[in-house]
Amino acid sequence: MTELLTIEKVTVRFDGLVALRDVSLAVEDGTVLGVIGPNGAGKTTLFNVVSGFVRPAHGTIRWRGEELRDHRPDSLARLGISRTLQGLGLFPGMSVLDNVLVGAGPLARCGPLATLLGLRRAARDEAALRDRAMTTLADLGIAGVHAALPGSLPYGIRKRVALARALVAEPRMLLLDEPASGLAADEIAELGERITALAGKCAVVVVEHNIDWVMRVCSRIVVLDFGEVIATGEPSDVQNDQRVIDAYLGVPA
Ligand SMILES: Nc1ncnc2c1ncn2[C@@H]1O[C@H](COP(=O)(O)OP(=O)(O)OP(=O)(O)O)[C@@H](O)[C@H]1O
Repeated sequence: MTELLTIEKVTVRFDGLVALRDVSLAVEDGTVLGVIGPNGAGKTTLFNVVSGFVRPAHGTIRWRGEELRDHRPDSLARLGISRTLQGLGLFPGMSVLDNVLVGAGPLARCGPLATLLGLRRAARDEAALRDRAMTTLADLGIAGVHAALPGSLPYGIRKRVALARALVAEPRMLLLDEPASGLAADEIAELGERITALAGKCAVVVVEHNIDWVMRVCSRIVVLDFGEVIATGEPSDVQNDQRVIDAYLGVPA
């Protein structure tokens, strides 16, 4: 299977604190990788370093074989990587559709220059992007709220809007930060099915505290503790790993 993302011995320091220490992992195409670990283990930092928000002190990050050195969050969509944030990060003054279009923006050919060069083509591009955003909303069952402001919608629907914004760019890899938090049980189950279905189109890396859900949905799991990888493997391997039980899952009753 194709290795999309390869992280080798990445260390991230914030002043004196080591948030990640010699972390290595790989994300293969078509898989759902779960990243778990106690609070402060370094999970969000891992996403931030992949996204270019923070730079590693050392180590390498390769995307489809090419080393990422100076990548920035705003170049991610062009690389084929999308991300949802722990908070939803939706723009409250913009409609659902416009929020989703923000995710498609980096792909648009209708920037100021394109507009100067050809208004007709720019208008066509914009119409195509709007169609694509509407299709993405429809895929998630929320096309009906495209004109609403996010603040008027239930939390579970807003989370789907945030997912639509990440998916509209048709990424090769999707990074999801706590996608199940704040959702009702039926929504969590539905999200699991959606992510499993997505894995046919793109790789998914998911940081999530809901361990039962992670064990069900993910094909592989990486466990972080104090910035270090303490276990990697299939859910059943990780569940039975003594270091994981000691550090995180607790001794079963
Ligand atoms: N920008 C920053 N500046 C300083 N310290 C930071 C920064 N970001 C994270 N940290 C620290 O790095 C460590 C790892 O934090 P991180 O948020 O990655 O953990 P996490 O596993 O995502 O935690 P949680 O499950 O609570 O979200 C923590 O000790 C945190 O306080």
